Amino acid sequence: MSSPDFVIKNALWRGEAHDLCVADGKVLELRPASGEGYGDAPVVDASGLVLLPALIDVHTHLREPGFEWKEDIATGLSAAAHGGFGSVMCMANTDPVNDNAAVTERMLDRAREAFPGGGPRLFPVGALSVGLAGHELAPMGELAAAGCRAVSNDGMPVANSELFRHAVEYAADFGLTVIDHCEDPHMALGVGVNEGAISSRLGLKGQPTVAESLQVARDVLLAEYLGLPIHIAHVSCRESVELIARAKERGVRVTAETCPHYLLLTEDAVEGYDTAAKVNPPLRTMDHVQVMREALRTGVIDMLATDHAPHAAHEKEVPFTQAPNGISGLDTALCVTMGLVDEGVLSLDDLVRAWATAPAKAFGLPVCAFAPGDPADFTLYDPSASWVVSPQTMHSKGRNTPLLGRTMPGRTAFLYVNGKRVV
Ligand SMILES: NC(=O)N[C@@H](CC(=O)O)C(=O)O
Ligand SMILES: [Zn+2]
Repeated sequence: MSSPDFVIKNALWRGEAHDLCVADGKVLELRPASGEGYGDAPVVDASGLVLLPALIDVHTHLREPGFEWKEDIATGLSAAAHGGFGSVMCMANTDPVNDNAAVTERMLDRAREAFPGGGPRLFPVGALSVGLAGHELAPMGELAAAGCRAVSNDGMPVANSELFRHAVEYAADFGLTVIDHCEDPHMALGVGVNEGAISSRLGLKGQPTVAESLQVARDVLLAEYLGLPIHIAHVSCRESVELIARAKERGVRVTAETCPHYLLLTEDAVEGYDTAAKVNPPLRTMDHVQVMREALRTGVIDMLATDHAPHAAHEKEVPFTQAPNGISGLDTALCVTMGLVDEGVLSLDDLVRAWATAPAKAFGLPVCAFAPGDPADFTLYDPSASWVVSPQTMHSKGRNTPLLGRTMPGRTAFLYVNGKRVV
């Protein structure tokens, strides 16, 4: 073995103490801890810390340009880093919309400025349609050349199936995958509460699960007909899972994500008109939560994503119907999913697949599998450092989370990206 630049000693990998040797931003070797020295190489003592590949979030809203009072690229990437994320894909619903190379390049410049020594990797998602208006396809070749890895109309679901079909075909020409926010925009568009007992009792118009699953059905049928990939964003309900499961059995090139809040919370969270729990798609019932957990375990749902959707306090402190949709998720995502591992709902292998391996595979992103030559992108999670979610402990500008006041079971102690320490 050539000599390492530094060594992470005694980190827990699959429950056993391991040493990780890093050189030139890459993994040199991961091996069982032996107590041996490594010459002059600096050593970081990681005793008691859990070693994970740096997480990849394929769905965040960083709000810059245009909505910097909610979040900006520096604060969003800082929240990502402290949340254990080494790579982030940011959505196009900025102002101006990310539908051209100038906006994409500006996002990438801002990320470099925020972390001159190297920070989380940023992969912008281009708009699917010009201005997200759903009329005209965005210039996808230009977006791909500028650094976009996918295109999406997230936040503004595409009703026009003809346009959507052409988007999938056009995107494939440039190696871009379409990410679809599945929602029939004519059915209770984005009201942020599930249609059911709670919405009736609160007197709110509800968003039915079928508004989501109708579009999932369209998308899997289109992916099958065209033989091209489509990625389904933030799946929240049983009916969507069943459609995706059957499509995958037929070999359809469909991938899907769900978010920590759909594994953890139910529609009960909006009781008392709590706008912190107003999100699109809405929180569903326990039956759906159980289905989402099972679908993630079996791989029908390939991956997790935060759908980090920060908003300012004053924007959420309004009557429920007027509040914007979204939950701020980067600060808490790893902690709550590690909590699900502690509870036995997910295994650590499920977590690694859902937060790193599967997203990397779907979008062609760098990932660390701890094989020699892999990028040294890794997180060291401290399972003994519990903390309480509060505006003071969050790094995102958006404190809009129904988890405020909850105790998280552990925290990110270190994040390395490309062999450089970020946290
Ligand atoms: N997921 C959300 O609740 N909100 C998203 C947009 C969207 O997908 O609706 C946002 O940009 O705030
Ligand atoms: Zn969305």
